[in-house]
Amino acid sequence: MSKPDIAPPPLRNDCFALPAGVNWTPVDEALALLRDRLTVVTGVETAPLRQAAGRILAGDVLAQRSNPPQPNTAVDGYGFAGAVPEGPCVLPVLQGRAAAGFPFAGEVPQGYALRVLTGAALPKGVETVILEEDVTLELGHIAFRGPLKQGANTRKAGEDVVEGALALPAGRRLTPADMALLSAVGLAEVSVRKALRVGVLSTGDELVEPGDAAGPGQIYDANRPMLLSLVERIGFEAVDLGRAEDDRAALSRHLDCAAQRVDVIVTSGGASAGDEDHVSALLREAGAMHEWRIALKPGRPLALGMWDQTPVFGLPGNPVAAMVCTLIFARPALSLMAGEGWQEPQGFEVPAAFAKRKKPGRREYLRARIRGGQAEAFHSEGSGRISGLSWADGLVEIGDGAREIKPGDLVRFIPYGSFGL
Ligand SMILES: Nc1nc2c(c(=O)[nH]1)N[C@H]1C(S)=C(S)[C@@H](COP(=O)(O)OP(=O)(O)OC[C@H]3O[C@@H](n4cnc5c(N)ncnc54)[C@H](O)[C@@H]3O)O[C@H]1N2
Ligand code: MOO
Repeated sequence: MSKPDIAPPPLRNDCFALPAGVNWTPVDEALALLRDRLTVVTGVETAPLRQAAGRILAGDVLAQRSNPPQPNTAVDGYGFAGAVPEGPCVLPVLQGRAAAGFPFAGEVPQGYALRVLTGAALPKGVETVILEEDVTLELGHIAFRGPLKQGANTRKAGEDVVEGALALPAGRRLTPADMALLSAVGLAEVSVRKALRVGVLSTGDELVEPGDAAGPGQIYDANRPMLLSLVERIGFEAVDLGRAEDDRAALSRHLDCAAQRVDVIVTSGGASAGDEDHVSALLREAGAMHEWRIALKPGRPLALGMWDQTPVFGLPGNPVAAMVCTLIFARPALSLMAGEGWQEPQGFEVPAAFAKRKKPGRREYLRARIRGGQAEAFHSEGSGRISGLSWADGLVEIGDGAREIKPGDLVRFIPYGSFGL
């Protein structure tokens, strides 16, 4: 049988090459647009301190009280007035003592010392404390050697935080350390943002639930468990929206229902422009679609749109791309909507343990980990190689321009922890 004489297109040996004629949005431009368009959507409630850890402050918190509230001693020892010049010093010791929670009621006269214990409020007349290890106590007197500056071994009132000063700013996600700070400055409850509800939906006829029998051509839904866990770890309320098959009407019903339940919808799969890519098609139909071809590897198709006033992040189906897009795009956007402000991950310059040549025009993220102070890159850049996500401790970010990386060259490593994981 004779074959028709058809000319094939030119060979493209790099499947990630940017097709000509497509308007590729640079990562920073896409991020700037998101940052510009999104606003805080969460309400406010009051939470007792114990329930406030990990929540986002809705307003600035001012110190109700100074820390420390009064001048006190930093050590166990003996307190007295003024400084001590170089040389020996002998002081008579008064009856009584000052301990934390049990202030000394009287006044310490000039030239006398009083027994003081760490944390005790400085009694009237005490400005300076000598450590008990540095004195000899005999016959109702202490003897020690100067010099000692006035105020030595004491803590000033408000030296940490002054009453009325800003203790923590609005948008702060409360850490364990913040629990100590807020308690110390007198807060028993704080005004926090209600949790941002993030719905996670998988799309694709090929997907089955982990635990179910998988027939030929079927694969287990790996994205949904990953994304639900990611959303929780980043600090939001994850809502499992299940799976939708590759059917426009069914997907549309799923999105309708989701829009009633959650603040943001995150889908995976069907983001690209193929015959079965219904997420992007539906969002386009709804007339509120920014179908972004992002100059990013992995993760270039990202469908962003509104469904019934609810923002939808249509992540690419490949799990590596889905995770990278969540960390790079969804995380700062969700943080902003939750009231936490736009969150930039902290990267660190470390020497590369690998070599790589990169063409200009797109940003790349490699699964990477730190070993022996160097960044190792996963052996494959395949976007379906899920094992590399587990192998890695973070991502190496390689900028939009051309780059030739040789072992020892500095690269930007962003630990998973910098994304809040
Ligand atoms: N002709 C072209 N084909 C593709 C291009 C392209 O530019 N031209 N881009 C590729 C890239 S890059 C990606 S990423 C994907 C994105 O496509 P979709 O978002 O439409 O995703 P799907 O086609 O639905 O799925 C892609 C891949 O991921 C698997 N998948 C989907 N969901 C899950 C899940 N929940 N758990 C595990 N794996 C999942 C799915 O089976 C596919 O193998 O398009 C490329 N194609
Ligand atoms: O970049 Mo796709 O977005 O690799 O998997």
